[in-house]
Amino acid sequence: MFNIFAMFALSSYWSYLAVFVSINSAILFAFYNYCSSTHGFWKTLNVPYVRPIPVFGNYFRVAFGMEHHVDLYRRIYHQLAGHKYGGFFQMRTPYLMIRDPELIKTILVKDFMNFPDRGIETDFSINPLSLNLFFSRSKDWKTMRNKLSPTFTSGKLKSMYDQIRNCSDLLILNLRETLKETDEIDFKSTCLKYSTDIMGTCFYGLKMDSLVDESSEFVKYGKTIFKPSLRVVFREISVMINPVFLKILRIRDFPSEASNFFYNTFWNIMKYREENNIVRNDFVQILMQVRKDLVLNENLLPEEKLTDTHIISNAFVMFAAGLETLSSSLSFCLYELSLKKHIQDKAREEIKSIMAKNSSGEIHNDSFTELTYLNMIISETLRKYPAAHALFREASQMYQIPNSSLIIAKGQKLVIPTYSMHYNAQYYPDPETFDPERFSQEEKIKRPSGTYFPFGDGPRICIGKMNR
Ligand code: HEM
Repeated sequence: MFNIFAMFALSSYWSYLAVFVSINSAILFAFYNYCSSTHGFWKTLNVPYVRPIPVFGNYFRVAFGMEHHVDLYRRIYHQLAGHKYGGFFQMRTPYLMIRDPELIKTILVKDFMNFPDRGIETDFSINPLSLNLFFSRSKDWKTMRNKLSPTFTSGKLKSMYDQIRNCSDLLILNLRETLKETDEIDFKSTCLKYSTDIMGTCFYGLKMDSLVDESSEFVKYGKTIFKPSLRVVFREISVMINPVFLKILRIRDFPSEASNFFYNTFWNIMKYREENNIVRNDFVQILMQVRKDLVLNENLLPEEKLTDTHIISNAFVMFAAGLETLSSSLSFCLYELSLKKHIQDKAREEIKSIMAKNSSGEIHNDSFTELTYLNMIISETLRKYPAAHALFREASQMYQIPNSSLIIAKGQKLVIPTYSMHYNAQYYPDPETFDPERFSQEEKIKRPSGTYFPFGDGPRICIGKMNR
């Protein structure tokens, strides 16, 4: 009797196991097929491409943290050498990398109408703070960009000069004090705090004192916005398998604690100003006007209106996009100057000569255009350390690549590899060397356009890049 039960139990155990294994194998097989099903895409179109591996495409090393995106694009860029463009795969998503300077310029500037969006996937219902210029698509983007651009006129920047100067005075004071106690300074962190102070005062009218205030929540949460994490990797992989996973898995673009902090803070700043009738000539004022024109305006049709969330998320994007870019560019610049005393000396001489020319003996806002060598240093910093290692665009309609038979479909995602272009020895000989002379007038005109774009290019260029 016992044996019959035991045999029955054993046989049903094996049956369950068999069913379990079969179901899992079927799921895995379906997943494998689904993820690899697009990998013939570039071959069918007769486009040069980098051979993918099943499931992961060309993304295996990034997915397992063995390679940074910069290195992935650098690898692809070199493997496609000799071609104006070529294909590769991030998981199952086919991307087209554009390598030719003239074609880059055409896509970003001349044919912008065909590529108005970055094509960065997000689910706005889970990520209200992403309803901003950077993520938004054509119609909303155009409306907001037109409204926010006046923040960055040269007149507005001029009016920020004294505020920036106050932050710089505080920085110098802080450095002097620190140097009394130690000769080691964490410059990345100092630059982040300095940039936080500048963004706070110029854009939101807040006196942050981050350099001295160890408990600054702006610094604390500012650091977390772009911090690499498992959430970020998981988000990327999910999007590349299928953007619908963003909805199903409710993956956030930014850490929730930081999102809540920035949402509430920017909302409170606007409310405070409104309730106390505070008027300042700054970015918050512009946002408050946009809110009146596009959120509260009774004369608009519902489809023409924006929401309060649009307003807050654009307050957030300026902080997020400005903070990391400013602080990392500044710290890389100081790092290079610390290694190259002769460049540092030359810059110092230039500054001193401009100060001597001014009756006040100081640098003013108008002096910046005269600081030719310093501008060359900044340009070279942004070549060697571009804050965004690539630009992204998505085709909004079918598009024939000029001088080629390739027609790309609506929705095709493009990568423009800023970092690799900036390190191409054909345009920048000995690219690892920090050499500001590359940006003298004589050297600049020798290079084709479309080989330098630290701020992007075309109508979607960084809004913070000012043309003086
Ligand atoms: C060294 C400083 C900076 C660098 C290198 C930089 C770089 C960039 C790049 C490469 C883009 C993408 C452009 C494209 O796709 O063509 C971008 C977009 C953007 N940047 Fe900057 N940025 C800097 C500073 C700032 C500052 C200070 C702000 C704001 C105060 C800002 C706000 C933005 C915004 C809002 C966008 C999205 C623009 C749009 O889609 O219309 N950036 N930036």
